[in-house]
Amino acid sequence: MSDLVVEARGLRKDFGSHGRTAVDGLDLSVPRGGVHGFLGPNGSGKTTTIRMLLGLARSTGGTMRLFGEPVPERLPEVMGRVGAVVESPKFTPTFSARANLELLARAGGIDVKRVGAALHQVGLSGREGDRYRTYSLGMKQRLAIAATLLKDPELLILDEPTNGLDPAGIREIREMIRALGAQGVTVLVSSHILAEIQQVCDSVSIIGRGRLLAEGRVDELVAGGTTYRLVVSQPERAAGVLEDAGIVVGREADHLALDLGDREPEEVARALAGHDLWPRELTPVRRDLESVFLQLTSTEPPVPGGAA
Ligand SMILES: Nc1ncnc2c1ncn2[C@@H]1O[C@H](COP(=O)(O)OP(=O)(O)OP(=O)(O)O)[C@@H](O)[C@H]1O
Repeated sequence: MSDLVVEARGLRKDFGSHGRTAVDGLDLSVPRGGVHGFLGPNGSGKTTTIRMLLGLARSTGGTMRLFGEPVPERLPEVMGRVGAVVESPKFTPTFSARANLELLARAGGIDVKRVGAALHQVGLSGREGDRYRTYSLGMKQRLAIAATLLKDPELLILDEPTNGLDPAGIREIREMIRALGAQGVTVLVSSHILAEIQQVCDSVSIIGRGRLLAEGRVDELVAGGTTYRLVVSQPERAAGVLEDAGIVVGREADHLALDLGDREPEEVARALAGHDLWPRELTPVRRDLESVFLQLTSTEPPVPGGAA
């Protein structure tokens, strides 16, 4: 059996007959267990992909599988194992969080005993008696997630769960996602903000303009990519000297970005000193997911219709 819980191959979505292409031959592999980030700039096709996986939009090409089963064909069989927050569910403002969830549980034929566990999973146990309307945005978002946890899903899909939240709310959601991953739920979480998500993801798929740009474990994607930041008084002359020495040089507004490959930083200092150029600053810059993402998407022209 495949250990991929979500799989897409050559997935496409063209909107309308003159087709704006939102998803353009996307391949996606989400392994079982842990937290998987689905990352890409605004308008790159994340929501459309998630909607197709959940049967909320129809694909115009390619194949998708959930738990190894082809979807949408076998969606009725697998949907019970999937929880998703794509749009906020409607809660009754004057009811407590617990009362709202009990109502949903009863409507869904779920044992109300699950309510306490779901509230605990999202860290709302202490506030379960408070009326929904008194909840902060972050608490409302966590309650929406609790609602989908009622059925104890193996896979939880969250579309931009930190949208509109303040830093405290973002931290709460992040901690909750980490805890859910640790409890054995596979979490697929989309975001256009890398820094928010990198810390909690075990693996990621990075997309741009509806296509997969990179996929894999976060530690592998950011590995081996230390660059050096060089500040020197004659940057253009220094860049020429270093390029002659075989070093890859990127020209930034206020510094040079050096990719040393196998070389030691001493070689930079030696090469520059040989031309009477003296570095004012030479510091290692650790590669993070943000820089991988920016590098991969910097060549992407803006997506028509994509939000800024
Ligand atoms: N119903 C629709 N009709 C026409 N175009 C659409 C429709 N829904 C989405 N699009 C377009 O498809 C592209 C991908 O949108 P999508 O919402 O999937 O991106 P996203 O990566 O989720 O973006 P965001 O981070 O802003 O949520 C965008 O150009 C968008 O304008």
